[in-house]
Formats: sequence, structure tokens, C-alpha cells
Amino acid sequence: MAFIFLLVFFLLFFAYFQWHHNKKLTRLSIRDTLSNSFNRRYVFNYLHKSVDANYSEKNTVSIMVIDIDDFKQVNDKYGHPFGDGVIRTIAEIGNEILRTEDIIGRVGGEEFLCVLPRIDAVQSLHIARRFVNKVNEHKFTTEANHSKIQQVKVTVSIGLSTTSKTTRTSSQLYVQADKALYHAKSSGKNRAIQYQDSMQYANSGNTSKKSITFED
Ligand SMILES: Nc1nc2c(ncn2[C@@H]2O[C@H](COP(=O)(O)OP(=O)(O)OP(=O)(O)O)[C@@H](O)[C@H]2O)c(=O)[nH]1
Repeated sequence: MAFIFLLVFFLLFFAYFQWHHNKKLTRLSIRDTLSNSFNRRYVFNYLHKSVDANYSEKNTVSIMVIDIDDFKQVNDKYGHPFGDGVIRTIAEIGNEILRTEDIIGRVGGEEFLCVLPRIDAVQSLHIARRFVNKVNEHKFTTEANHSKIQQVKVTVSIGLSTTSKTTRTSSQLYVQADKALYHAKSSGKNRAIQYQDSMQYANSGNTSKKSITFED
């Protein structure tokens, strides 16, 4: 009897250990280690799936490409560890304002991508403006010389795009949001701008520097 009890206990313990281990592995494979947001591979896969699913359902998908403004200066002035903290905070702000079916992922050094299924252009602009405002209101603080705490102003720029009759693929969506981001940056930063067909990059006029690849 005692033997059976021990055997059951051992099997249950082993099953729990395996479950816990697998959960940890899954988490590591889809998360960005610095920001704890989703990683590049996961967020682009989610984008592809959302666009495929929602195009057939005749719903729209919106995306936001978020880039921290003047981040080189932030790093240079306050140090890389402080910059890393800013990246983490931006991801947290994203998680605070998004719905459960929306996701935020880090797709580059200081760039994030949010995927918003079943959200139209007007709603997405509203969400993006909330994001910009939340970052503006956030008190980023650092300790300088181990004594004086400094408050640091950090802002983000956001480019937005939404699926339409002519914008049907995730690649089109991403290129358009990137063009809108370019305009947000060149028109003063700290703002959210929606893609319009008249938008181009200043020098190239037609091609994006960006592409959708899955390296993390
Ligand atoms: N702390 C930290 N910095 C990073 C990380 N990845 C990239 N960066 C920094 O992000 C900075 C990006 O600089 P730029 O591409 O010049 O852009 P920017 O200074 O934000 O200028 P704008 O985009 O015009 O607002 C570089 O200095 C990178 O070193 C990271 O993981 N942690």
C-alpha cells in the first residue's frame, strides 16, 4: 500500500515537473528577455495570423510601430542600464493599455510592434495617442552620482496602419506603419501618425528599409 502511494506521489511530482519545465521553455521561446514583451518572431507570426483570419472575416487589423525618441542621447547621457529600464517601462505601458487580444513585441533595439486585431483606424489612433500621453506622463527617474535623483523626459513616436481593400498583407501593413513612423519622427516626434497613401520616405520614394524577418 505504501509502495503504491509512493509511486503515485512520484508520478504526480514528475508530471508537475515536466509541465513546469515545458511551460518555462515555451515562455523563453516567445518572449524578449530584456523587455519581457513578445519577441520578434512571435509578434510577426501573430500579425500574419491576425491579418489572414480577419481579412476573411472582413474585419480590420491595425498595427502600431513604436520607436523611442532620441534614445541614443538617453543612453549616452544616463547610461545603457537606464536605457534598458526605459525599454522595459515602454513594454509595461503597452501591456497596461492594450486589450488581451492585442499584443506588444520588441522587434528591434528600441522599436516595438503592437498588433490590434478587429480595431479600425479611428480606434487605433485613439489607442496610440493614449500610449504617447502615458509615456509623457511617466516619471522616468535615474540616480546620478549615487545621490541626486534626476527626472528624465522620454517620449515615443508611433506610426499606424490598418488593413483595407488595398492593404491586405502583413508586409504592406508594416511598411505603411513604418512610413507613418518616419513622418512622426520628421514632423517633431512625440506623436502618433496614421499612414496615408501620399506618404513616402524622403529620399527613396518607394522602398522600405524594413522587412519582416523572424530572427530574434
Ligand atoms: N539601452 C539600450 N539601448 C539600445 C538597445 N538596443 C538599441 N539601443 C540603442 O538605441 C539607440 C538608437 O539610436 P538611433 O537609431 O540613432 O535613434 P534615436 O537616437 O532614438 O533617434 P530617433 O530615432 O531619430 O529618435 C542606439 O544608441 C542603440 O545603441 C538596448 O537593448 N538597450
